[in-house]
Amino acid sequence: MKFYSLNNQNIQATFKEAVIAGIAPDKGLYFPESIIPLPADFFENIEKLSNHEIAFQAIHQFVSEDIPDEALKDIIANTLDFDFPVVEIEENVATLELFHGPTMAFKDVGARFMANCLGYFSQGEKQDVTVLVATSGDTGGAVANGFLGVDGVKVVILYPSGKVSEIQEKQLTTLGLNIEAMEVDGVFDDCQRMVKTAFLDTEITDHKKLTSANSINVARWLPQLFYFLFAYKQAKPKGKEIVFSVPSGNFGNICAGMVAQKLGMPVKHFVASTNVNDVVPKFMESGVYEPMPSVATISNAMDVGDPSNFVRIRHLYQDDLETLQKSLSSYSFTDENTKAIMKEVYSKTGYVMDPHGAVGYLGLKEYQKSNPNTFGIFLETAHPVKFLDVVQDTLEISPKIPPQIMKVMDKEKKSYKISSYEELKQFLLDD
Ligand SMILES: N[C@@H](CCOP(=O)(O)O)C(=O)O
Repeated sequence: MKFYSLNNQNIQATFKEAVIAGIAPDKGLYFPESIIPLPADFFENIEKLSNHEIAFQAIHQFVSEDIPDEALKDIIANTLDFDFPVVEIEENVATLELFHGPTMAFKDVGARFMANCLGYFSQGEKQDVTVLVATSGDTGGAVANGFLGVDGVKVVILYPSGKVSEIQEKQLTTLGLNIEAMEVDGVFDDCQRMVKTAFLDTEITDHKKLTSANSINVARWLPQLFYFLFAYKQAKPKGKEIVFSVPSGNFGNICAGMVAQKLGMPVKHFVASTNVNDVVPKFMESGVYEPMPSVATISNAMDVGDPSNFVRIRHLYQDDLETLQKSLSSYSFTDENTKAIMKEVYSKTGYVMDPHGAVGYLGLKEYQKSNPNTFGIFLETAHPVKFLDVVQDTLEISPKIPPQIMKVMDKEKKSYKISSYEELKQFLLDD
């Protein structure tokens, strides 16, 4: 299987090359040259398969030329050692809880899968790889945890100062070893821009192997399709068609779900639910894609003003708006909407949603207004305690802090403050 650049399909790479480079030499995102549907009996008998077997069969076609089956099984076993429960919270509405991993966010899956692949590819390599990653909240912690101590790999995480939660900041600034954090005076888009500029900077790339652990990297992005399949396996839709509502920031997660659909998973529709960073909802109405500076919200991991992966979604639907509208709807919600629904759902059902999950719930309910005969699954992308202040203030409860989080709470934050690309460049050149 080859991966081509979305800027120029003649530029191609193997999975290994695409993972190590992060993005194509023309700065396009890599995309698989084909997505071959899985056999129908895979879906008919999915309940009999373990999560590891599902993941293996789903990812095999994309990676098998570079990773032998036994190594792939190990990578999957190292990645998926926690649960992905589907919890029905009201009639025809369930949530897929993606927060049972080590950093309590959905990013654990992609980060661990990629770290394991890079660890596998780096065996016997002389030159270290430097992984650059921009985070608006959850990616940073997951990448720090997933790559901690991986031989031959150094990680530099850029995050917007003052715009991630206290727990998210602890997760990405306290681990040490091969993980360094850069606290950027700016917003997430500034971090993402600095990372992309570094990839273009030959003064750096002449000396260093750089790659990305954001979802632009195929090894971070593609494994996110696993848990859509795990949700399908568990869902009890009672004859209704399934709709997924995905809280969306950089749009890698929902795009991976759409790949699962292309693999044959029966899904009626996807809903991309956003906060007020609403470039995609606007595009879905007007067909005009207009990036904007990101706005800080209580669902901070989705504070993205120019989502990297939307180009992959457009490509999946031949860049045709009408075709895309048949498969995807997109709605945006304010912080006030988000807090109000967190309260309402908590008082009606006792279920505690985090602000991102709450946006997903709102999007699902909006879609179901005109499509009532559907079974909806919204993704709970992070554990509510990661947004302790918001949850405490909104619901007036004090959730118990799980051990994964307690572990980092007392550790000392260590970060380098930077305010320009030049400072990042100097840091990388000195390192
Ligand atoms: N939501 C993100 C922003 C980066 O997204 P990614 O999936 O491309 O890494 C975050 O939590 O940092």
